[in-house]
Amino acid sequence: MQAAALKLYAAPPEPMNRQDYRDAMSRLAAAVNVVTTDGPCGRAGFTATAVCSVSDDPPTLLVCLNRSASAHAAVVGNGNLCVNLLSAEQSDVSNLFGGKTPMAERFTADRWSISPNGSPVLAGAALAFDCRITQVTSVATHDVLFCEVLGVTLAEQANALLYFDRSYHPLPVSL
Ligand SMILES: NC(=O)C1=CN([C@@H]2O[C@H](COP(=O)(O)OP(=O)(O)OC[C@H]3O[C@@H](n4cnc5c(N)ncnc54)[C@H](O)[C@@H]3O)[C@@H](O)[C@H]2O)C=CC1
Ligand SMILES: Cc1cc2nc3c(=O)[nH]c(=O)nc-3n(C[C@H](O)[C@H](O)[C@H](O)COP(=O)(O)O)c2cc1C
Repeated sequence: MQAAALKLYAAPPEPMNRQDYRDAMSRLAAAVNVVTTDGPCGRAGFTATAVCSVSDDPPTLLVCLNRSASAHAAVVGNGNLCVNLLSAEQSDVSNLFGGKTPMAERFTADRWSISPNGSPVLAGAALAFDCRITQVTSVATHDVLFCEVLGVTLAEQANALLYFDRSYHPLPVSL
């Protein structure tokens, strides 16, 4: 049996309600990343699902970062970042970097190394993209960070961590 569709269209010129938008976005399953930086503007990191590939020539990805986030000044100021893709066992790291915890505390629970470009790399991550920010575009509440990927560290094998319906779900390499 097919479920009845629930329509929540905004009636123009009314803008769509933020909560309706969030409720809809909660249906979009996403990979979970911890984006980190270090440099003259300090060490910082935040959890991000808003990460995607832009181009392979030169290899470029984008990260959407809320301008009100405590990591914002350091990430944009340093101009370098690492996208650490979390593996299935790392939902606790996502919670630690997902807001409110003081920045120094976020880096105490796990093992970190430093990428060639100077950003923290999380041990046990599924992969780590070492990036430099090439362009920052402000859109509404967020800055869209376009990042050139300078190098990648790939775990030999890792189960994926998905964020869906406001909770974490492991996805094994083979079903
Ligand atoms: N892109 C973003 O900035 C995201 C921010 N968050 C933040 O993490 C916390 C927990 O989020 P949830 O448990 O998923 O419940 P939620 O109800 O706050 O969010 C549901 C979904 O809406 C989207 N969303 C939420 N806040 C957003 C924002 N400020 N800008 C753009 N998209 C947003 C995301 O896709 C999120 O998974 C909230 O404070 C939320 O704002 C979560 C996911 C993405
Ligand atoms: C699963 C999850 C995904 C998130 N994705 C993003 C994101 O893509 N962009 C963003 O700016 N914030 C995102 N956030 C929120 C930030 O991680 C968090 O708000 C940020 O660390 C700011 O909190 P702070 O100001 O207390 O440090 C996400 C949070 C969670 C829990």
